[in-house]
Amino acid sequence: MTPAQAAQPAIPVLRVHALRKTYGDSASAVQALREVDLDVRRGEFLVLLGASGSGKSTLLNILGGLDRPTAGDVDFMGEPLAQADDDTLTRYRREHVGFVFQFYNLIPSLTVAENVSLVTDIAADPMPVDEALALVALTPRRDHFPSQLSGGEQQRVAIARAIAKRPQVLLCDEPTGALDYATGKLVLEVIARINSELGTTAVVITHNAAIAGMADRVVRLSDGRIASIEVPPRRLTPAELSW
Ligand SMILES: Nc1ncnc2c1ncn2[C@@H]1O[C@H](COP(=O)(O)OP(=O)(O)OP(=O)(O)O)[C@@H](O)[C@H]1O
Repeated sequence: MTPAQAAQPAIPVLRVHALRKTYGDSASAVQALREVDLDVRRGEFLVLLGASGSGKSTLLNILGGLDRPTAGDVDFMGEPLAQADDDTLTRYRREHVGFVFQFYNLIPSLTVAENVSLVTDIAADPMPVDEALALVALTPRRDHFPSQLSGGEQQRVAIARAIAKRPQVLLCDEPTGALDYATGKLVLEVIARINSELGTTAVVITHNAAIAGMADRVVRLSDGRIASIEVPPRRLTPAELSW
């Protein structure tokens, strides 16, 4: 049993209730989320699985304050976000959320260290840039440019940038989607280490069901609804996963 499982019932860091998201209106409306209820517990590693179009990114974007629901509640540590104004959502994202996407979105003209300091310069209580780079094992590459790095190394820079502000939650949308098997595992190891060493709550979307073995809980979405929530018997390390 992992620390996050042992600590149950933990206080939710994020809570969504009766969440709905509809894109468009009238006949062409798409119901991306229909009545989703979910607590994300502090410190847990949550994996979101589901077929393409099942609503994973929509849910992650609402959890991260990148989008608002059509109906229902989203709370971060008790603070309501569903109807929050733009300034409140910007502050929420800036102070509390780290994002990692499939593509790394690094600034090509800045070095690795400079890409990370873009975030530490505006964060309230950031970790030193070199501490963030050490966490992703990229200290020797701090003065290199993104074009000089492999895809997996660039993704680790993106992770360093996401965690340097010490966010409560790390939201990852297909973080290994563009990477080969071995590189994907290295990136997962970094995310798992940040989750366990810093206690950062991690929510990871993946198409790869094998990654679910790393999770404290696995949430399956189907057609905009939660189809199941499973607790794996033992949380595996990325090295123990195979696919
Ligand atoms: N901006 C948008 N406008 C209209 N429909 C949208 C929009 N964004 C998403 N959708 C629709 O909402 C549904 C859920 O999309 P979402 O991206 O959340 O799914 P997903 O599970 O993340 O899929 P994938 O695994 O392919 O990324 C899909 O039917 C999608 O087409």
